[in-house]
Amino acid sequence: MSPNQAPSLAVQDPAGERAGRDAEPAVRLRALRKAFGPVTAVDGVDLDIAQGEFFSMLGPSGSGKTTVLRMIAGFELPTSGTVELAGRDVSTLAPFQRDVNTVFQDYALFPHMNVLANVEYGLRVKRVPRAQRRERALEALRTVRLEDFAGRKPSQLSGGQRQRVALARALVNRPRVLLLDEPLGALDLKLRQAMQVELKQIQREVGITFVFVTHDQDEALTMSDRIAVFNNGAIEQVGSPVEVYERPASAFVAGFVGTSNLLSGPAAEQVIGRRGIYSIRPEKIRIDADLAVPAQAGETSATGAVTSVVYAGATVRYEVSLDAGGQLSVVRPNEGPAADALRLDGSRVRLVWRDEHSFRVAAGS
Ligand SMILES: Nc1ncnc2c1ncn2[C@@H]1O[C@H](COP(=O)(O)OP(=O)(O)OP(=O)(O)O)[C@@H](O)[C@H]1O
Repeated sequence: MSPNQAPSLAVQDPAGERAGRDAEPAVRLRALRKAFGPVTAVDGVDLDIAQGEFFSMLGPSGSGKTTVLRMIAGFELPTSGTVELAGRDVSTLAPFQRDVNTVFQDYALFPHMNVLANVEYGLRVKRVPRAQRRERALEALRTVRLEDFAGRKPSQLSGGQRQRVALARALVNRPRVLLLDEPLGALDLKLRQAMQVELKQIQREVGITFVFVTHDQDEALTMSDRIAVFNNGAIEQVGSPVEVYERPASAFVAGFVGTSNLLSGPAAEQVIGRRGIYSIRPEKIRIDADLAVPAQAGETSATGAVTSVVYAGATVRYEVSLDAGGQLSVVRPNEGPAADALRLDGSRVRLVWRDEHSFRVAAGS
């Protein structure tokens, strides 16, 4: 966040104008492009983010999500295309002229100031009167559950607490849109998971639109109302976590969000009965040592040999080489004695899944 943030539109706008803007998406991107010399970082992005949404931009490193975030913030100007915030074209405006704040991974707190002074700083720059400043900073600290830490220096806080101070410092400005650039990236896994839940709760409480950049699919699935999956500077799919996970629109999405099996070529023709490339999630497949049980209506089945069994505590992962060709991974909950699962190594088995769990992600050859 820039400590030099201008007063928010919430303060500047006449009430009528603000009401009109409430009907608009919080963020609207149209044909957004950004080239850095010969590199096209963002290649024609169209996106509407609703007010109050927790929206994640998910994708591998270099897919363009941070550049999109930086164009929303105003740290980069688009090569072409537009950025609108609540219906207002801000494409060429400076960051401080936009009603957004950004929380970065390296939270950059002032080390010599205590927590309260860090949170108050932006309001001080805007010359908000002292009593009001204090009240708003304490409210922001309460929101991130750090009111008891107001007097501490950043060096006396844990990584998660520091990240929450950074969040409070952004929330105190009451922006319409909060941009978060991998804010949990520096935290260890346990803390990160705890912060994911907390961040989502905070977002619900404050009702501000959150636009969250991450390359971590679990994080995106856990927190988001909707996710945009980025690949090569473009969006492959936008949808709820359930839609993106259960119905990936492409082989890329199927592979990037969760793990997925892909069946193609003659194996797909023989098992599914149609040409194309099909995705099947490993946890949707049942594994049965009894080869004779007939498939039920609405089910697809295939036989094969187990080539490996990986015991992973809560789950067991089987690799199965199909008689029809191709390989499928199967993940089952570890329900029975571990020895039962391990005994399947090398066995012939039958795999069964509901028809709707194998779906076409590409035409295939
Ligand atoms: N300032 C810049 N100058 C030149 N190339 C850039 C610049 N910023 C980004 N790029 C390039 O643009 C592409 C997209 O980068 P971007 O940082 O948006 O990806 P990302 O998906 O956010 O990746 P990461 O998760 O690693 O941050 C990459 O190829 C990157 O090297």
